[in-house]
Amino acid sequence: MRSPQPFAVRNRLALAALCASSSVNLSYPYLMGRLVDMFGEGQEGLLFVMDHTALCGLLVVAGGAATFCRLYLIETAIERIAFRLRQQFFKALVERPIAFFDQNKTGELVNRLGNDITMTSRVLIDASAGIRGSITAAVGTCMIFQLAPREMILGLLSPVLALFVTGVLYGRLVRRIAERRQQRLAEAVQRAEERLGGIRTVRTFNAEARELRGFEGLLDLVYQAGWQNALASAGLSCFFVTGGGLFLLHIIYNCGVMVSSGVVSVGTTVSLAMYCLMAGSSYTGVMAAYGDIQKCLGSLQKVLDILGTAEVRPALSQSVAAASGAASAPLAVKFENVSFFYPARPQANVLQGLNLDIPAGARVAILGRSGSGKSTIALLLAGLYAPTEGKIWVDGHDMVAEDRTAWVRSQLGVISQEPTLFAMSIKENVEYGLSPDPVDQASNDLKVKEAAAAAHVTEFTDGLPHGMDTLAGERGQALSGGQKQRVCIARALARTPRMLIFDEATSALDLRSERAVHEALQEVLSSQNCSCLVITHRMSSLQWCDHVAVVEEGAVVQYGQKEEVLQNPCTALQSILRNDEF
Ligand SMILES: Nc1ncnc2c1ncn2[C@@H]1O[C@H](COP(=O)(O)OP(=O)(O)OP(=O)(O)O)[C@@H](O)[C@H]1O
Repeated sequence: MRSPQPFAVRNRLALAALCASSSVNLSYPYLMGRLVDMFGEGQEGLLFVMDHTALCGLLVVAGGAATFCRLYLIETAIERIAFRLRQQFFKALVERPIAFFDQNKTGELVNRLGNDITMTSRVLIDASAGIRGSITAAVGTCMIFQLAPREMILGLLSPVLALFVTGVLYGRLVRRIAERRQQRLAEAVQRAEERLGGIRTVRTFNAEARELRGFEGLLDLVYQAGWQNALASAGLSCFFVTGGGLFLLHIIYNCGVMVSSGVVSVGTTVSLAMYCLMAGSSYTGVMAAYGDIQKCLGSLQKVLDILGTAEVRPALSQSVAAASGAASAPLAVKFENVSFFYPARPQANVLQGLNLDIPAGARVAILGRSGSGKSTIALLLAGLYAPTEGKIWVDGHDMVAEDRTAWVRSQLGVISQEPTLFAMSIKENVEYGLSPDPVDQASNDLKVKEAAAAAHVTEFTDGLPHGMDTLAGERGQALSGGQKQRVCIARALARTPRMLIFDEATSALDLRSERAVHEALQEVLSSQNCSCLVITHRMSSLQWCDHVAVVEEGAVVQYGQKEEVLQNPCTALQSILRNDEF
């Protein structure tokens, strides 16, 4: 991702603040040592101490201010990174092919959008800790080399190496355990999210106890990993506290030896002790930061997996603008030798050399047994999947080769088998099919009103206290099945499509509502002059179609004028009619 200028400036300022606060911290031990050495130097020493105490005070204040700037700049940078990553990630997800969602769990993607991005953006904190630790360790070590007699250096620093190596190995183990716990927790949360989303199904099947047991099973795994994590983390802290304490004793002992043998002054030993402690803790701090950076990079990789493979496609407006032809005429569609399998099941061909010609203005009913591939035809036409072989011509254009899928979608009104609404008002759901930034809001409102009336939505909203502003609930759960379908129909009609696709769209309506919707649609179809594709199991839906296509095993086996087809039904249609699938 490209960093814009202000972001780079912010990073540089944060780095400068970091260097300033580190320099201040590193100067303390030296100044402390100098002050201690001056304690016994009479009047001159007293003056030095007074002067330098004030300097030390100033340094303390400057160090505090630098720390504030460093943390403020880094934390705000983190928020900006998280904002951008989430924005880009959501964009990448929204633009992924539908097949991607067949193969990935939504809960897992949501987890990446939340936790992984939070973790990724924390990399700045860890990087800053790493840089700070490195500076302190490097300068601290140099100061030890500078202040301590040569023969004492190895003795002073040797425990640092032991602490460092043990800390690194142990830290890795702790990190692995923590990751395992995180992974298990994510799985449990995903399952809870899915089951709560389908709570009606859970309740209908009296499956609360089963769900509780399943969730408890997952929580058990989280607990076990958490228990190991607690043990390992406590052990690591114990190691550092004990190791640090022993190291301090080791320094005091060595300093004591140096002072009593007169090799160095008391002040120098104070400085040395402080530098030793600083350097020792910084080495382990650097390793901890390195481990955390690795963890962040692991999360970043998961995020990049999505970002890096996102399809680069022209924006919708470009594709729509690239389209030619009269925008108000009905759409003409032709499937030519189309074969298709779902990417999740490459071994099963769903469509096999399918041919279907829908002339502009035709109203075609597609009949076929369950699983014969009827809805798949609609999905391909809506550009949600691309044919594996063959071509789909729309208004004479090769939809896939000419990259017209976005444009084709903008010409369609699709009412799918499963009515999907969003958690907003009924009016907003109907308006969803229209431009979000209308030039003329009044004309949008009019379209919504007309569509709602045509789809008999107003019939039930008029009786609701908030009318069209009534909330539809999550996934439209606050409406009945038939009401949801009517809102979906209104949503499709509102955009005055050039082709309507109905996939069992009136199956949840009672006969009276269905008849009313059919009549209204017939009016809409004749006045709007649009083509129509109806996938149905109901004889009643055939009334307003003029063509019938019979689909069997992914191919059209009979196609023609409705009367002709019904008078001379092929074997597949005879079987469908005999089995009374309508
Ligand atoms: N996303 C998917 N991934 C894999 N296979 C799928 C997917 N969607 C549908 N299928 C399979 O494709 C085949 C055709 O499905 P399709 O929904 O087109 O049938 P249909 O004729 O519309 O059936 P129905 O009348 O029951 O709705 C079925 O065998 C189905 O299991």
